[in-house]
Amino acid sequence: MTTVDRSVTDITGPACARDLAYLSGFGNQHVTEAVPGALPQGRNSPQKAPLGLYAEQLSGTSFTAPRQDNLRTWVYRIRPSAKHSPFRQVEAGGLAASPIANAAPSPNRLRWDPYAFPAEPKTFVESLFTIGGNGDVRAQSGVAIHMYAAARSMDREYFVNSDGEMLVVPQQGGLRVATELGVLAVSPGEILVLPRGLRFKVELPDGVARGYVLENYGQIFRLPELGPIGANGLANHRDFLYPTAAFEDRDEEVRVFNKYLGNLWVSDYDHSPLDVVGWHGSLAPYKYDLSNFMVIGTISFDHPDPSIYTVLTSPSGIPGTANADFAIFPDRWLVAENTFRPPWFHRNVMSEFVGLVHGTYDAKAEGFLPGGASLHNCFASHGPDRETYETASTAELEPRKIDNGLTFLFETRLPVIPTAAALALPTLQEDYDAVWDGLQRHFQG
Ligand SMILES: O=C(O)Cc1cc(O)ccc1O
Ligand SMILES: [Fe+2]
Repeated sequence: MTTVDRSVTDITGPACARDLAYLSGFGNQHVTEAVPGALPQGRNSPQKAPLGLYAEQLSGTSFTAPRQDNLRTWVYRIRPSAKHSPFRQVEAGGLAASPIANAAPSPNRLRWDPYAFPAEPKTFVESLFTIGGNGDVRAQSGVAIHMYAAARSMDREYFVNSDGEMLVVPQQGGLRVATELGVLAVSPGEILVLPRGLRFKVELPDGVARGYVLENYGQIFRLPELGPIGANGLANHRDFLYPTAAFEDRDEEVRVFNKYLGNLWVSDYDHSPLDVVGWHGSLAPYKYDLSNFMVIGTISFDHPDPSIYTVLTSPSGIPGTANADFAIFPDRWLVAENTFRPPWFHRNVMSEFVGLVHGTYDAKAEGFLPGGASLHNCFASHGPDRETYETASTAELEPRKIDNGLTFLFETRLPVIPTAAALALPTLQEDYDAVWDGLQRHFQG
């Protein structure tokens, strides 16, 4: 076992080193032990599990889900997770769940300036603030979109979300996330996906951290089909990194918060819930460095649909119509001839939440800032702002590299209903529509 540097972490196992070890491969059946011999050989549930551990199965899909979609993990832990006292409901803070109460959601386009850090330092979980949602948390369909702005590491407090898997997009500051299945460290430019039902805590190596969360109530994220693109490209399997087993052997009072059907509950435990010494399976948290995304684009003309930038998708059951897509607009060359190169003007039955990790976005010359966001719901007219239109429709079309920003898109089948709190944020831009003012009539008749 690797020596533990307790100034950095109190988690035991190979992953406690400063350079965390990861297992690679999207959806693989990973096998990992923090202590050699923790995993039983040849069976999952022997009469007595090795090293005095308890065997437990974590099922992320129904037992009978088709083999290719089936996600489950066997964990071997110090105590079974069943050993805990009842949960009691607590204040949910800025967290809300779908359906979001709003009798008359407006068709207007919305845009926010960067999300502000709260005056009181909060943990990742305490700081979660719901922008909006769709579908129904109780029906396990739809999404919620949250911001976080944390300035306090979680210690002796853990979180489990029974409502959805969480796709975390760090925008400022890294996160060190200790989970039941090991530790993951992520920085802006990477994403993290935490499965529904997994216990974890979030530490802040940079002191503060801000970012976006897409909470997926629906089918678990998978890689998109590639169709005529072929067997390779976009996000490649081997760039998805899973943690190696690591555990906390901590017999002391801790609190475990559980988001359950939109409400927040807490239970007192007399030990850390991160006590898994070995695990094997396919249901696990993972991270992905967005700079590994192999971008496809036109080498002739026209601006393709942004679905070519899909990193992960959660299908809805309607063919080709996602409960949620996560797409990015990373560094890439633009070479299209006789083409208006930025995103075109459009109206879309799907709803679009766009955020910015750093830099600028090629559809918006002004007013769209890192840590900010826009929401263009079902059929809201949008596209390049006036300045972008004027520049791009007259520019000399040399090959040009876009390397000055990282924008992402949460696209979802149903309108995202904003929470009253999100609409009351002082960062909501009152004059967003003005970005399309002054677009001139050129038609001569
Ligand atoms: O609206 C947006 O900013 C996202 C977007 C980008 C693009 O290249 C094409 C369509 C689209 O909705
Ligand atoms: Fe759009």
